[in-house]
Amino acid sequence: MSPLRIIVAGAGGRMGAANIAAAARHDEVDLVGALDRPGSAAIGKDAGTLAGLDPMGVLVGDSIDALLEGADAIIDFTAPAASVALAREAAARGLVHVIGTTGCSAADDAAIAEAGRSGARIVKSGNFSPGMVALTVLVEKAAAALADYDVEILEMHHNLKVDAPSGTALMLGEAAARGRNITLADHSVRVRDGHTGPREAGTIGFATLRGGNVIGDHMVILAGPSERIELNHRAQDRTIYANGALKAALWAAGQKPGLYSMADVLGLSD
Ligand SMILES: NC(=O)C1=CN([C@@H]2O[C@H](COP(=O)(O)OP(=O)(O)OC[C@H]3O[C@@H](n4cnc5c(N)ncnc54)[C@H](OP(=O)(O)O)[C@@H]3O)[C@@H](O)[C@H]2O)C=CC1
Ligand SMILES: O=C(O)C1=N[C@H](C(=O)O)C[C@H](O)C1
Repeated sequence: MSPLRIIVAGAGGRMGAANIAAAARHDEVDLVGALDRPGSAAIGKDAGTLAGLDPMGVLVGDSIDALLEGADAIIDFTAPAASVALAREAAARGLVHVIGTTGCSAADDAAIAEAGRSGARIVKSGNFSPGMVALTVLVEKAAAALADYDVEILEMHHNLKVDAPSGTALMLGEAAARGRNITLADHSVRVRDGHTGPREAGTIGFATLRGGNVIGDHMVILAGPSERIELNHRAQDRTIYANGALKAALWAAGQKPGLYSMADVLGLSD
């Protein structure tokens, strides 16, 4: 089978470098383009150089139209507005679109879902590591089994992260809410400050820490009377996300248009 021709969007970013390096390691994909924001310092640079590798002969561009000709898939870890725009382009061309971008609003997510209904093969996940997808399965089961325990989700990331709570923390919150047959939006407590009063039973709490170069730490706590369960995940290298994103792209190439999750890719969805 010929390699999947991929474009890396956000090529100048932290995940852009990891995605370019992953593409260089995997024979099943061919990096045919690299994209960044108009005005970005990455424009015109070689993708390989940006990833700390030898030059790959792929220069970073800023025009979606020019780059998407001759591509099968977009690997996109950028920003919400860029991901929505790319999803529309993927729908118009019937492309695979792997979205790792977090911090999307409800309107952004609705636009991405619409692109999935209109021809794009989209895999979107707040976290592409297999360990994290497995953890969401455990959290759903634990929240169901310990239905009266308080669920709190703590995350820590590097000091350059711009959205909170992390996409992963929200994914874990959704898993706990599914386990309890409740809607996260109606039960989440994202911030506590001042005289909050006692904790409201049945809520799912979030706490956010930022500092240093932490790649991504998440802990789900189930606190009951006289005991506490802590489910932890610590990412040690961004390669784990990049490998997952490539796996998702290769899987989605064989699917019909739609919006899929990483649990679908790994065969863990119901
Ligand atoms: N789902 C997952 O597994 C993971 C998700 N993430 C998420 O991925 C996203 C990116 O993270 P990270 O790489 O650390 O962030 P960075 O800020 O390092 O990279 C983002 C890149 O996207 C570029 N960009 C912004 N707007 C556009 C645009 N319109 N078109 C093309 N490129 C654009 C930025 O350019 P410039 O800097 O010039 O603005 C930058 O190069 C975040 O939302 C993060 O939460 C991160 C890790 C794992
Ligand atoms: O911004 C990051 O770095 C990360 N973002 C994702 C998130 O918001 O959960 C995934 C990972 O935790 C790293």
